[in-house]
Amino acid sequence: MNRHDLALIGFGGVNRALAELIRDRGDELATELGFALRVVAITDLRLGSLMQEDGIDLDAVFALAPGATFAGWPGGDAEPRNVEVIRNTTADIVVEATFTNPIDGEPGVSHVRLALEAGKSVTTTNKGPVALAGPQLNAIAAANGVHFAYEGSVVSGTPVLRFAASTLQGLRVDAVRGILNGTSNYVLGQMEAGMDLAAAVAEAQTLGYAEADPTADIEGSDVRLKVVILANEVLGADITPADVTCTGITGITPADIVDAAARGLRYKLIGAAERLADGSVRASVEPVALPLTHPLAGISGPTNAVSFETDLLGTVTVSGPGAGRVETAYALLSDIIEIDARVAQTAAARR
Ligand SMILES: NC(=O)C1=CN([C@@H]2O[C@H](COP(=O)(O)OP(=O)(O)OC[C@H]3O[C@@H](n4cnc5c(N)ncnc54)[C@H](O)[C@@H]3O)[C@@H](O)[C@H]2O)C=CC1
Ligand SMILES: N[C@@H](CC=O)C(=O)O
Repeated sequence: MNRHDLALIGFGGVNRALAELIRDRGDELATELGFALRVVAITDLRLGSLMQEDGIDLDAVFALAPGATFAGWPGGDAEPRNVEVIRNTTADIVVEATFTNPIDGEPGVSHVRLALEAGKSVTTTNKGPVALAGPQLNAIAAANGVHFAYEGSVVSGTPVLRFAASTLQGLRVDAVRGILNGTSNYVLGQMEAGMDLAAAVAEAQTLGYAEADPTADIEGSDVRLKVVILANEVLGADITPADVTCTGITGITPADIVDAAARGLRYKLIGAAERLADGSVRASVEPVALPLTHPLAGISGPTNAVSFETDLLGTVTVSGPGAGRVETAYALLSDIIEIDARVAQTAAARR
């Protein structure tokens, strides 16, 4: 059976959930998908690095004591030797899930670029490389005959990018708007139920929804990156985060929420990008008090929703989990499935 060997760069909530999925459901997935998955390298700031080309014993990794590293393991090191691992691993797919850096995307951008240049396909949930260097990285992938996939960079495992690219073909999409951050949506809901902002953010962290630095969630920079990705991928724009006006939810007080509710309104953090008559794209992130009858007003918890405004169908909305470890690990799996299909197509075309 065909097999993909994976190098996991960053071993936090999302990549751990992917490793658990492979350990617990690998055989079932192999039967269903027609290919097996094996982890042959792991790096992490806290654990160091591990390369074992015959496959890593994931049970042993999960049994590591808190604070322990891969030092002393065959192929192991206490340092996260990302560059060395990405260049030298026998993996054919590199799975990048380190912290999102909203300023310059590093070190994620370098991780992705090095992997693609080394002839390995990449899947990532890290928004930095996609929003800040997506076109360049796609060009490097094409030049090296490999694939760069990033479904989980927008709305976690809910297939928004692939939906727009494949299912909306033939339609002109004039605008994309929606709830694009699970943490802030969860926090707004908890605040409406009476919890204060800090306690609600702490819950979102525990539940695996929040960024390592949750100010990215509540001050809007996470949504800003997702708006850039959607505008560039779906509207064919060429914008950067500097082109997106951005206001988060930290200015919304419990009193504002109560007042809005009394007027039949509910605050939602809305990310939007729309094509204007002159062809330019206007993009924003801002809290909006929506009427309770608005379709996005009922989207609660870490659920997200994206509405595509199209010429022939009007508004088409996709809704589903926008954050969560397992949900985002599924995005990586869906990318791996896509990469496998594209590799198979290329091989078939060569025959
Ligand atoms: N958790 C979620 O719901 C979602 C997360 N994402 C994105 O996926 C990525 C991973 O998310 P989580 O696993 O939740 O984050 P996390 O904070 O749980 O894990 C990130 C891991 O990367 C490691 N790391 C950071 N910088 C590193 C470096 N330079 N070298 C080696 N390891 C490094 C950290 O030690 C940590 O273990 C982030 O970029 C996040 O924005 C995207 C969609 C949803
Ligand atoms: N922190 C993000 C995770 C997904 O991108 C969120 O809460 O939406």
